[in-house]
Amino acid sequence: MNSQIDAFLTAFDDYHDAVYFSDPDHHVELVGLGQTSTLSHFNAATLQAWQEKQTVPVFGGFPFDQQPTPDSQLMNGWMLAPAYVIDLKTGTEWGTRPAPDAVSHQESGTRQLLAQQTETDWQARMQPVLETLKTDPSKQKVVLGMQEQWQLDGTLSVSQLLKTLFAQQPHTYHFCLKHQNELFLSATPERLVKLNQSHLETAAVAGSIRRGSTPTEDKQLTQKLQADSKNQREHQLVVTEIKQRLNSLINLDSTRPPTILTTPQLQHLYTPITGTLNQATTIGQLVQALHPTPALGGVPLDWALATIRNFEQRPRGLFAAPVGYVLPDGSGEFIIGIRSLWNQNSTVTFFAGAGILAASDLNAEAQEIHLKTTTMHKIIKEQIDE
Ligand SMILES: C=C(O[C@@H]1C=C(C(=O)O)C=C[C@H]1O)C(=O)O
Repeated sequence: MNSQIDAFLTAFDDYHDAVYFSDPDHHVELVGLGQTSTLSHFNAATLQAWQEKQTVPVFGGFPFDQQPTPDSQLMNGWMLAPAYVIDLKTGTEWGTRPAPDAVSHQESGTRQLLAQQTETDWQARMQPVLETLKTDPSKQKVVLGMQEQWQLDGTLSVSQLLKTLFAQQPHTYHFCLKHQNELFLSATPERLVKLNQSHLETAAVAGSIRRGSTPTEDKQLTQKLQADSKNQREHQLVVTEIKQRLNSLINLDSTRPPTILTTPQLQHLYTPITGTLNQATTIGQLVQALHPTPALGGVPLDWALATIRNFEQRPRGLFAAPVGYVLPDGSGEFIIGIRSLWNQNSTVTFFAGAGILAASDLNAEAQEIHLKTTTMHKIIKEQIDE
């Protein structure tokens, strides 16, 4: 790892507020330290009014829905204007680097895992949803999440989490937002929206299969995914819905058939969707128009959101929600906060989900969810004394 990044990551442990954003190709690598202003309980309009007053890039996330997470600032939607931001790719700097806050550190490698709470009943709990999908043709898809909690006897080193994450999984997005005793971290492959002047890029990422252990097996699994009608249908629901929601705001370029997007654990059907704004629209408005796509919500949307609320164990907060940044000129990018964790004091909560259709096998979906959490499990385990 280059020493400049390394020095900035180490600084993560010294500030109460810090943020990191990078894209899979590392074209953008933003670090923010300290705080000049924050925003909570916002919508696209109030975000824009606040963002226009800032002289630095701003970072944060909209909550998945309106269900509150008790005792959390980050998970209910939070935007941060850091005191200092640097784009490590171009060297561009905004603001001035503040003196470190007085943050106490814990020795590395001294944490114990005290308790683990997993959703072993997930398949049984979700069975009625599958029955509805099978018997009511108006209900087509819902993405159901699973949360897991680990209790530690100490606090984590955020810089160490980031360093391990980058080594384990260099080619996904990396988003890390720290505020006081809370941390949200995601290694998602999924973009919600990127806006550069009037050019827009979004993508449908839905329909998944595991990676093979050899190149031949990997290729066979790719072919299986491409030929699988359940996955193709799951994917097309997302493509159709995204295009429909953008229709009045954007002149869309034509889309090609799905290709494959890989992470170390999974391969996904992937359709990039691009276009040009045909009217003045802020990135916040685009986020509100798109979120939640059926890649994280479902079809029909109202039923899917009610099902998520009624069948998942806890509110999602920033899990599966739009997280990202806005530059002073209004350009920016929001990604989907999946394959993620939320750390508050000594509790770590992990999140991943899977799209459920009438043709789904809940055991296979649960396995897919477990694969989706492996990276976050690994980076936490690295700081636990076993
Ligand atoms: C909900 C998640 O992933 C979503 C569900 C997918 C699927 O079921 O195929 C694929 C990508 C994401 O849109 C997650 O990773 O937590």
